[in-house]
Amino acid sequence: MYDLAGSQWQLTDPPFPMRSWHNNSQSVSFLDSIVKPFAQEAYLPMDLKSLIRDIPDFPKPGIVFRDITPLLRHPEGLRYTVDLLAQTCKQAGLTPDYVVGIESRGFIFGPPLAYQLGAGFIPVRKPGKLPSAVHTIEYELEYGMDCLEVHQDAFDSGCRILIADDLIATGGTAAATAKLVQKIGCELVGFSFIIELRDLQGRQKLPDAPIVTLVEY
Ligand SMILES: O=P(O)(O)OC[C@H]1O[C@H](OP(=O)(O)OP(=O)(O)O)[C@H](O)[C@@H]1O
Ligand SMILES: Nc1ncnc2[nH]cnc12
Repeated sequence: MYDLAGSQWQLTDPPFPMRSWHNNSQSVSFLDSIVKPFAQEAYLPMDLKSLIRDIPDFPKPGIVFRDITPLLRHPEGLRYTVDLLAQTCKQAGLTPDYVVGIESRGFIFGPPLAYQLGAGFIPVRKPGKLPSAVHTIEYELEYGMDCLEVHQDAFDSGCRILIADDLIATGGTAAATAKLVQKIGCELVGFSFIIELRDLQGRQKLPDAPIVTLVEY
């Protein structure tokens, strides 16, 4: 039994999928349990992979696109995903001041994750979208090059940052964001992704910090 943020929580059956947090030097799999307030019905375990659609050859031949839109339109799937992410971050001891979310799919899960962790949210955006002075980050994608921006005055000195995105592929996007966060002098407490594409070994590009993931391919 846990007492999280002042409310009572109860352990129930292990869920699908295998969630974990680990960094490059250690790997810890949790006793996979879902916690719920006593007052509410316990979750049924959910197979999140069944809500992620594979689209072959998108956006380029040879890429299998992992499409999360079926998961997003599924009320229980969406709630389960956000709750499981937040719960796993809490169990991993991740207590950020800010969740940094990467445009565009990092804007979907970043804010509800920040809300549940009692943190603020900082958007990292595609070029030309932010109105004030920005830092610019260049990075490599699984299928091309891209560039991101963040407001220069978004970070307080020494603040604790959790980087959140829907998916890690080559790791270029998250690694570039991490570099920027560390260069500014913030403390990187970890990373959070729904999906990890293991074959692309993106985590090898990331600095040594806990990595929360829910689904692996
Ligand atoms: O690990 P990487 O190889 O860097 O790839 C992961 C990134 O790719 C996707 O975003 P994308 O750039 O396709 O933009 P979108 O979220 O706007 O679709 C995904 O949401 C991650 O941000
Ligand atoms: N294979 C993939 N599916 C969905 N989003 C991605 N971003 C980078 N690679 C991706």
